[in-house]
Amino acid sequence: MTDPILKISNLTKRFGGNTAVSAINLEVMPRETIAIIGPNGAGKTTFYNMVSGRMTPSNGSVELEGKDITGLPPHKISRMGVSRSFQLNNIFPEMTVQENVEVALTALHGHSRRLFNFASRNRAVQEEARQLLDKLHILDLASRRAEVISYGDKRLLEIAVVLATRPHLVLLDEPTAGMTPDETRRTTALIRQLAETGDYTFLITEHDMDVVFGLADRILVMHRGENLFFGTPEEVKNHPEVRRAYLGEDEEEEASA
Ligand SMILES: Nc1ncnc2c1ncn2[C@@H]1O[C@H](COP(=O)(O)OP(=O)(O)OP(=O)(O)O)[C@@H](O)[C@H]1O
Repeated sequence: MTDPILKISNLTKRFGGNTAVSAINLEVMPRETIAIIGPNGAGKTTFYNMVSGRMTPSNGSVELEGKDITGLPPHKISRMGVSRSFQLNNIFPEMTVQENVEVALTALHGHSRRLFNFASRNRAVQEEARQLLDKLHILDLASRRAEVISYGDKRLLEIAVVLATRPHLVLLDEPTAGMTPDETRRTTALIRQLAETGDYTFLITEHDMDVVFGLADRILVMHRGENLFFGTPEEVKNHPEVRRAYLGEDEEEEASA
């Protein structure tokens, strides 16, 4: 049987008397897409912060491909294959679209012994940047400055930058937030394509339920820091407590339906 790429055990974060994440257990299999949903304050960001190393858990552990990464600093976790989007904070506005991806790739190729010659390393970086932009359907924007492209295209560029570090586990933070309906459809289709064709495992937080149900293999529903439910989209849709707590249905509405 395949081993999980990510194993979360009893993961807990307390801020003073407030438990933001409470004893979460989760096993994610390679190439799965997991959505994490929950109302504001449910603990999604804190959960991400502990997986990516920005916060040290109060309790519990995080294992990546069988290795304990609990409490390691973000740069070490990133080098081990975890990459996270930051709602445009990893984009340099004055650089071109292609340069943004090249910067991310250079860090990677800088350590490659195979490409000892500067010119060949440069060519390899440029070629790989163009392949990534093509994958995200924004190659036509390669020479534009990042600050002038549309918001939706910026978010796609952000995903290209995230993928440039060749991650095994990709954490996307509300990838379609603020997008037009058309950009949302395009982005959802692209992420689905990446999930189906690439060697990526995705964790996605998202408020748009169409996106969640269109992408996720399984969904973790968080409520007040706890795991309210973990299951397939179908199971989540049919779970009465989830419907009440998160999908906005109350018993009165159900009774009158
Ligand atoms: N650095 C912090 N110090 C103190 N409390 C915090 C800190 N970060 C988060 N919290 C608290 O932890 C709880 C969970 O917050 P978190 O941001 O993880 O929720 P979320 O599900 O990501 O919400 P949103 O959807 O609004 O981003 C909240 O009660 C929040 O106030």
